[in-house]
Amino acid sequence: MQVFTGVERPESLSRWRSGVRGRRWAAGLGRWGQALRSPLGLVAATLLGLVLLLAIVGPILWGERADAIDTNALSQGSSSEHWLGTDSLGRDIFYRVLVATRLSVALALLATAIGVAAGVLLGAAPWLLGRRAGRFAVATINVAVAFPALLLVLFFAVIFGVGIRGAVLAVGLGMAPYYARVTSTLVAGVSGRDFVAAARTVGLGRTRILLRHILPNIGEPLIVNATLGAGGALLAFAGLSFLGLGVQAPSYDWGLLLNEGLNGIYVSPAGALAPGVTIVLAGLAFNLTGEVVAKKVGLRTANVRTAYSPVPPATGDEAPAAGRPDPSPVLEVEDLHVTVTGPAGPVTPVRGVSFAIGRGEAVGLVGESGSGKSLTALAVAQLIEAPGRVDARRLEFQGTDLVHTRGRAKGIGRLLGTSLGVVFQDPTTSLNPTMRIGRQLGEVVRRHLGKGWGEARARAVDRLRAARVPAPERRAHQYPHEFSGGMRQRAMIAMAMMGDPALIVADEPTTALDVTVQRQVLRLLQEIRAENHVAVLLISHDITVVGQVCDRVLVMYAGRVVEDLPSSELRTAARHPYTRALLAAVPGMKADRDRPLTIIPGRPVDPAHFPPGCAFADRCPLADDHCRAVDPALTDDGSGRRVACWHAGEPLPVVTEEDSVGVGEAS
Ligand SMILES: Nc1ncnc2c1ncn2[C@@H]1O[C@H](COP(=O)(O)OP(=O)(O)OP(=O)(O)O)[C@@H](O)[C@H]1O
Repeated sequence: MQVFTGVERPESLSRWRSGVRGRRWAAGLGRWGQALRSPLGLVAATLLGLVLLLAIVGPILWGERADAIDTNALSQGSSSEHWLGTDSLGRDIFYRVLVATRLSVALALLATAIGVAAGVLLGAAPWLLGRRAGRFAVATINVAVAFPALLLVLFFAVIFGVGIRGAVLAVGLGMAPYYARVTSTLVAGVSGRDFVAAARTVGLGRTRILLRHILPNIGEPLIVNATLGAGGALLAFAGLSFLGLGVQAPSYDWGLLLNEGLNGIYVSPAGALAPGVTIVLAGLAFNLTGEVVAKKVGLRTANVRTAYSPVPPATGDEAPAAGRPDPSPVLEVEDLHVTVTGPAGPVTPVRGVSFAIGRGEAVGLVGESGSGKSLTALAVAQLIEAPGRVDARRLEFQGTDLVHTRGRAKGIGRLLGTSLGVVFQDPTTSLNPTMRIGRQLGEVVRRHLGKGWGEARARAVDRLRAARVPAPERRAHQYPHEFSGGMRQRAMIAMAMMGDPALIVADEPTTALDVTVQRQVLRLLQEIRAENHVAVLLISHDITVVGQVCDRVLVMYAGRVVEDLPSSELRTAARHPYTRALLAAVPGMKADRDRPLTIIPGRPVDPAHFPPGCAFADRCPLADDHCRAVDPALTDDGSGRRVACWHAGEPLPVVTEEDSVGVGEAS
């Protein structure tokens, strides 16, 4: 393993920090700028610009004229001197409308800021509070959203009392449920992303993950929503002032002017209408701007992986004991069950998986889609959250019991954070797009080794170098989008290496990459494993890849390991008909291209309807009534190989060309 290379100078660190902020803002502004360059965007931007300009210069240029009382011109209609007439004290309504822009807009923005802040706090509560209290928070948000916002505003206005302060609080809190709903949806979306899972394996707390990884990724849609909401706040505030609950004389905003104008509507209709028109135009400016930007940047609510909570104690039941190839395995899994919520209720897609991984050993987990490989890996990495459930007779990592320790005891968090690395399938979602690579990698060192950012960054550069990332110093300063797919996966591998890992779990790490890059990444995993004596659990659809990279192959079908054998014997000594079918489905270089690919007939079993006997029976050419009635146990043949089949190793019937028509999923 390469060594830690020392401390960064503080100047470069602060440059690094300010650079991060600058670039992030520049990127955001660039996107908004692009959005506002369309014809509709130009109209919205012009309107908004005008409103903001008026708010700034209005009171400076016309403040005095707007407040000047003229007893000779009380309640006059429109004239060349007073375009919109005068009020009951002879003050010019036109200038008053212009000057009122500042207070109207400022109060609307202040109320929006309060609404967003309260909404973010409430919306993030389900993430921060965990399962039970989180549910209560979600229910509270749902009930609050069900109330008409205007009713809430009036309710709060009565509680907080008449005047500017009460009205600002009322409008802000009245809008909060809406922002809470938006925030909780966005948080749920981002919290299912792989980079959040990666941060959890590092052992970061929920608050820190929220601040570092989630909020920066929902900032943009939140701002867009706030821009849209500001129009509504403007309207609500004007409403309160109109009703006499908001701004009080001698201060004035558009709502109050509208109220005064209505009293003199027969004398000066224009004076009564003008505040209303400005309210509509200003509201439109905010709404249009929000809409245009929302359309351009997209209000993203990322795909949510089911939210899970900490692992409850094991119950352990029927499955066979694991083979123990190593006297001190790094990972021991016995009778692992993972239960998740399917469309029709709880299902258990992983049911009784048992295996062990020795120090420095590479074990491949292979099987068709839906066989339970990823859930097995997530259970090992403690990434299954409620309502998902993990049960196991034994789940030990480095001799530490992971399953009977409720929640994430500090020691376990540190152990997993430093000794277990996870590489996810899709390198585009496994890195936080708003953080520089070096900073993301450095979190492990900061969190668990108690080092400063300088040392953390030095370690990150070192690990990037170990993961064969060219120019690692420069790359550590870059964002994920500046990396190619293969390079991002190298960065993920470097991240998995930031502690001192004993095991790297790689869940289909090459699926999203092209063939050449796949080879490079697999070779890198092999090299890193050899150099650092790290064990690897490699999950893949591709049995040949696993055969080439790993020492041992576990074949999974319908949530169980059906065969466990050394890779070197895969081609010659596989005994389960499913393993042999997987191997036969891989076309060789010498395969006749005019013949259709061999497929495995039938479909994998639905986890909601596992049959009583062998789950593979319906697709197996050797199956008989006994297979359909009694599920075979995974048994050790005494040489460390295990197989679960009543007809293990029996010759398969010859498949004719007619039998193997069609191209199937060559798993
Ligand atoms: N969060 C979840 N909620 C409900 N069902 C789930 C969840 N995660 C996985 N499943 C189901 O559990 C089964 C096993 O999923 P898993 O992801 O472990 O399969 P896999 O073998 O890794 O497949 P793939 O190679 O396609 O990722 C599948 O039927 C899947 O639909």
